[in-house]
Amino acid sequence: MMPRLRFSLSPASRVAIGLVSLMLTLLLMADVVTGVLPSRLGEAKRAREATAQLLATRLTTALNAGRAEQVGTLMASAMTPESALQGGALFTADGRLLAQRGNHPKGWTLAPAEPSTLDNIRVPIIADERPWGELQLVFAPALPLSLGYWLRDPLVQAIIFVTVFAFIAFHLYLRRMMRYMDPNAAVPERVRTAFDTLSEGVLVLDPEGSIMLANRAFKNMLPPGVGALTGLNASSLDWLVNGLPAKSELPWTEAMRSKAPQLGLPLRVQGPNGANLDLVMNCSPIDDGRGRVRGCLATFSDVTELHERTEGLRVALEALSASQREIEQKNEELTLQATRDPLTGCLNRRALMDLADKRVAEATRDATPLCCIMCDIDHFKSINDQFGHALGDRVIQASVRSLNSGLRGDDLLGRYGGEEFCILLPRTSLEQAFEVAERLRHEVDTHVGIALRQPARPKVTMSFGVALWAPGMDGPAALIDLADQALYRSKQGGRNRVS
Ligand SMILES: Nc1nc2c(ncn2[C@@H]2O[C@H](COP(=O)(O)OP(=O)(O)OP(=O)(O)O)[C@@H](O)[C@H]2O)c(=O)[nH]1
Repeated sequence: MMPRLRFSLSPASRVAIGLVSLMLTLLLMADVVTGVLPSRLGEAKRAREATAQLLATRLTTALNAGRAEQVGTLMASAMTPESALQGGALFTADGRLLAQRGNHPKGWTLAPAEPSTLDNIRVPIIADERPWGELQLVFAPALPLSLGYWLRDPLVQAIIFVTVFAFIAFHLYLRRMMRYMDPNAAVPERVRTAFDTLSEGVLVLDPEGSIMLANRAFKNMLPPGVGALTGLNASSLDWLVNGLPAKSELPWTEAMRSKAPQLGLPLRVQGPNGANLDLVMNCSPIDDGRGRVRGCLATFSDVTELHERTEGLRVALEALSASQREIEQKNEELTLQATRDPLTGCLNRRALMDLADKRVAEATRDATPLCCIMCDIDHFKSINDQFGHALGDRVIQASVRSLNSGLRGDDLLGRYGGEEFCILLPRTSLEQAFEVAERLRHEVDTHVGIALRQPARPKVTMSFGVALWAPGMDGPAALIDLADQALYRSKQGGRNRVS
């Protein structure tokens, strides 16, 4: 189905047409009264009256001179194309026809005593100062016969000129004035009322960005002191422009240029009570249904409360995750306290025994070798006695550092007793375990004493005992016991050695 085209005049056009009509009426009335306007008919009338007067004068002269026979000749000589005279007749006062020329019989249409027209002109003839008769002249029809004739008429041309240019001038002027003076002309009252019921702020802009309508909700968002909005260009509304994110093109201009809506634009502005308002702005171009953009509809949703709630939620979440981190940290500390020896940081005896159970189970399951090294600081009592308990503690700490430096990541080191330590080496053969123990012994012997940085440096050594897990043993305690026996042999053998 073909779309129905509806032609409707804008309010500015309708008022402009009315004003032009009024102006033309006044102009024509002025012309009737004063004859100011140039007119072909007026010119023709004046020319014909002049021709008639001239001919009447000549005829009167001839009659006064007694040359009545010249009347016909004079009449014929006046019938030229320029004069448009086509015929004539001269009657005496008693109605006697003295002479007749041209198409007078056909062209003369006036009744006796009827006043002259443009085509039929009667002139009284005065001879010897007495009414002598009447000259009747017939002219070519003066009324227009074609459109071209009309259009060439200066009066018609003047009317067309005035009509066209006055309409354009009035239309432009009215369009501008109506924006300032009569917003209702552009936006009907029922539309404004409907927009006022919305909780969202609404601006209707014309193609130049001037505000044609601002609904109540929008006005309620403004701080005090913002004047009248209708007719104001939205780009001159600092409150709005300053709140927009910095961008080269204004969103409503972009929406109208690209014919695409600009949605979800965040806007932070000052509200009516001075507090900040968080708004979300949407700009949609208004289409006339034929692809032409006639303006823009801008809406403003107040999301301040939503933002405040989101912010509150964010702060609460942050506090929650902070306290969660704190709890985790405390848990870690507790785990550490529960599993670690506070002096050295290595596993305490209980944690060591728990993990030893696992290692033994793994070794049994995977049939991999597992070794245990028991080690003990030599003559530690005399170090304590000689250098004091505090230095004794530092000797223990330095010894653990040395032991740790020679172990792999999955090896376990635990404090078994006062200055006695237990090492578990998963996937390690007895031969490899001896190598490890020897390396550790050497490390302690060469570094721990130096690391103490004491003027009277104590000689610190350790004795080591190595044992291999064998299936059938009675758990990790049996393995440790075996390693302890080997340690005892090292002590018996002179200390600072591996057995
Ligand atoms: N400073 C300090 N001393 C400790 C700690 N734990 C145990 N001791 C002391 O370490 C000493 C161990 O001495 P003993 O068991 O006689 O052994 P030793 O003197 O090292 O002799 P051997 O092991 O036979 O070489 C004791 O005097 C304990 O008081 C501790 O954490 N710090």
